[in-house]
Amino acid sequence: MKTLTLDSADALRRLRHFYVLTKPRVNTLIVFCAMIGMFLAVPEGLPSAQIVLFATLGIACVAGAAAAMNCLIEQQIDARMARTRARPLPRGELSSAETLAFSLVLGGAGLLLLYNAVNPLTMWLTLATFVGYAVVYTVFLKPRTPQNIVIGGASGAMPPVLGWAAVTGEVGSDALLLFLIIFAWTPPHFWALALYRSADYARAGLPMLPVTHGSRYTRLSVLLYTIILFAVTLLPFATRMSGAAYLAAAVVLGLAFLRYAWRLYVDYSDKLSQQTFRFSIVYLSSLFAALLVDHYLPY
Ligand code: HEM
Ligand SMILES: CC(C)=CCC/C(C)=C/CC/C(C)=C/COP(=O)(O)OP(=O)(O)O
Repeated sequence: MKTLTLDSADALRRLRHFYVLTKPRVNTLIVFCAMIGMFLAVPEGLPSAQIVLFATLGIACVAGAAAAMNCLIEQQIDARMARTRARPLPRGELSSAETLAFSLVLGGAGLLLLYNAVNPLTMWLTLATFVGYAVVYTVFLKPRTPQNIVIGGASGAMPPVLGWAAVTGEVGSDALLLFLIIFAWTPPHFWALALYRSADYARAGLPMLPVTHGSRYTRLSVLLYTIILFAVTLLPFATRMSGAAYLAAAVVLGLAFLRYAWRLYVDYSDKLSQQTFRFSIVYLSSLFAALLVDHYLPY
């Protein structure tokens, strides 16, 4: 009886390690943005519940597999950074073989589900997103150029496009606007974190912008991208994809983000940089929630 209890506690612990590999908090917002793409793709009414369910599950599995692959490839780097050294691989809680098998099984299952229960286009776009993050960004860009997250941000911006493709079988121009929003949001999101974690990145030998170009240049880049982001978020209203309620939310949220970026530029502190990073997440979640609410308002 005692052995049985120990065994199940051990199994639960291992399950938890696999779960951590999928970077569940980041991927929750990624999957949320994909789901918003699904709802916005239908001009009136709701998308098919079955498609929403299978597409969400499939995208979540492949995103989790991409995160696990990133953890596998970066285990030595993760071991050198305070923020990441408690991950299952650097701690020796999971082996490389276990992680590889987990990523392949989870990703394979997600792709099969997308191909068979959603449509082939969504499967191919999701596979390209996986390769973009787990291979192009992680293996080639991240260790080589401070523009790594700008180019790699294209993968992170794909989820609403994937959601849109799942429901319509094509990539609409409105879906590209949603792509552009996340694409412009990624640099201020990431560089706000990189600013207060720059010693970590320097120790790991990664050429993140604050390490290669210093704090002031990075803060200016955050400010400029936040201005671009503000302009890009007006496009859904300008193209009549979204209405006045969305515009109001985009302006209020955008001004708040600009205020953070401006204060960060003129009067830097690690605390403010942390607050800006946290706000970037509130910002994107709220903006996408506003797109959804606005879509169903009876204008
Ligand atoms: C190349 C693009 C991106 C880079 C380099 C990046 C980088 C990061 C990093 C380094 C963290 C800290 C993670 C941790 O401490 O475990 C983080 C957190 C986060 N990211 Fe991103 N990110 C990117 C794109 C995205 C996208 C597209 C989304 C969602 C749409 C997103 C949502 C989040 C969320 C929700 C967190 C907070 C996680 C938590 O609270 O633990 N990120 N990001
Ligand atoms: C559908 C699908 C395949 C989605 C993948 C989405 C994607 C590209 C996510 C990127 C977000 C992310 C986990 C960044 C972490 O950066 P990092 O790896 O540099 O951060 P770290 O230092 O915490 O490992």
